[in-house]
Amino acid sequence: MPEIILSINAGSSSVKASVFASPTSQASKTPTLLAEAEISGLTAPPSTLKYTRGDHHAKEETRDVTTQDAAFKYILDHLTSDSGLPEIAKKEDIKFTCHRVVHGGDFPHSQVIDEDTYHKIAELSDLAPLHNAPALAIIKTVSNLLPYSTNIAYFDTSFHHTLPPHISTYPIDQTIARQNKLRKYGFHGISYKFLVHTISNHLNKPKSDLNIIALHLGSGASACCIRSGASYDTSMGLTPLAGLPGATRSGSIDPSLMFHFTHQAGNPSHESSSEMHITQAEEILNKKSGWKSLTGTTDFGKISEVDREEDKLAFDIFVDRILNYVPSYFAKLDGKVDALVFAGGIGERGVKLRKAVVEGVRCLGFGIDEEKNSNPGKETVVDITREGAKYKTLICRTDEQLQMARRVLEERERLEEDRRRKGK
Ligand SMILES: Nc1ncnc2c1ncn2[C@@H]1O[C@H](COP(=O)(O)OP(=O)(O)O)[C@@H](O)[C@H]1O
Ligand SMILES: CC(=O)OP(=O)(O)O
Ligand SMILES: [Mg+2]
Repeated sequence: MPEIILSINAGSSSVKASVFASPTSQASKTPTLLAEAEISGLTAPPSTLKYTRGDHHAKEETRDVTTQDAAFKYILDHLTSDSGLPEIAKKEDIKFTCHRVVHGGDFPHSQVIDEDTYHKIAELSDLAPLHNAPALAIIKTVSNLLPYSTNIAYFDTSFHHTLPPHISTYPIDQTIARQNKLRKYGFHGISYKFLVHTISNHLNKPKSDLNIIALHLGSGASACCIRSGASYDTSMGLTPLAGLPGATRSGSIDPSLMFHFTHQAGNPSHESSSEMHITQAEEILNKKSGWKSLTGTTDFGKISEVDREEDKLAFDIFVDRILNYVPSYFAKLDGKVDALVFAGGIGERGVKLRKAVVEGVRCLGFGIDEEKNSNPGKETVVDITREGAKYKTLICRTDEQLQMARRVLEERERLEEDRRRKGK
C-alpha cells in the first residue's frame, strides 16, 4: 500500500498543501502527486483557494480566512471531504506530515517534531516574525487533528549551512554575536534546493558543477548565489527581513533609520504575544512596509500593471534592489554562471519584472526572448534566453511541497530512527 505524505508550506501570504503517495517500488524516490491546494492572498483579502486533483480544478473565495492556520484548516477540510480523493478519506491514512519551517537556527537538517523540537522552533519565532509562529500553529493543529501522523520540520535555513564564515559573519562584537547566534542564516532554502535539483536535471549537469544565480521572488523575496550546487551567499540574513523588499517588508535599509522614524522603535510591539516578542521597529519593518506601504496593496501582479505613480515607484525599487545582487553574485561566481533563474509567485508570473531585470544585466551577457517570456507555457523549467545571449535565463516553477516529500523518501531511515528515539 502506498503511504500518504501531506506536505505543507506556510508562506507569509499563502498556505500551499500537497498530498502525495509514496511509490510502490522501493527503488523509486519520486512521490506521486494526488492533489494540491493553495490559499493565497492572505495579506490582500479576500483570499482564494485553488484546488487541483488530476484534471479537476476548483477555485473559490475564502472570505473569512486571514491566518495561515485558518487557511490550513480550510484546506484540510477540503481535502478530506473530497470524494475524489479516497486515499485520505480517513485522516489516519496520512502517514507523514511535512512542515516548512522558515527559521531553523542551527538545525542542519529536518527533524521529527517532538515537544523539544517544537520549543526550539518556538524560541526562534522572534527571528522570523511572519513565519515560525504560524507554522507552529499548523503543527499544533496537525497534532490535534491527525494524531497518527509523524510531523517533520523542514527548514528554510538548512540549505544555507554552507555559507562561508566571511559571508555569514556580521562585522560586530564577536563575543556577543556568538552568544546570541547573530549571523546570516538565509531563507527560502527548500525552494533553492528544489531549483538545484531541477536545473541540474534540465541542464544535464551534476549538482556539484552547477553555478546559478537564483531569485526566489514571492511575498518575501531573496536572491541566492549557488556555487557548485551549494549556497555561497544569499540576500536574507539573521531574519527574512534583510535584502530585497517584499509585500510588507522593507528589505535592507540603513539600520539607523528606525531611530529617526519613531522614538518608540525599541518598545514592545502591541502585536507581541506570549509566543513572540517583537519591537515596534520589527513590526513596522516586517508588517507595515514594502509594497503595502508604498502602494496600499501587496499584490505585485496589480503593481506591475503600473497604473499609478506609486506602482511605478514600487516596481522600479524592486528592479533596482534585485540589480544590487545579480551582478555581485555574477562576480562571486567569477562569471562562471550556468543560469539566472526566476522562481516564486512574482518570479514565475511577473513577465514585466523578469524583462526589466534581465535587461538591467544585459551588459553581463544576459538577454530575454520576449515571446517566450510572455508565454512561458506550463513546464517546470522554461528557457526564456534570447538567441545569441551568452548566459541562460530560466523560469523554474518551484515546489517546496514536492521537495519536502522527496526528502521524506530519501531520508526515510534517518527519520524513522529520529522518530523511534523521540518516541513519536
Ligand atoms: N501575475 C503576477 N505578476 C506578478 N506577481 C504576481 C502575479 N500573480 C501573483 N503575484 C504575486 O506573487 C506573490 C505571491 O508569491 P508566493 O511565492 O506564492 O507567496 P508566498 O511568499 O506567500 O509563498 C504575491 O505578492 C502576488 O502578488
Ligand atoms: C522566507 C520568506 O520570506 O518566505 P515567504 O516568501 O514564503 O514568505
Ligand atoms: Mg513562499
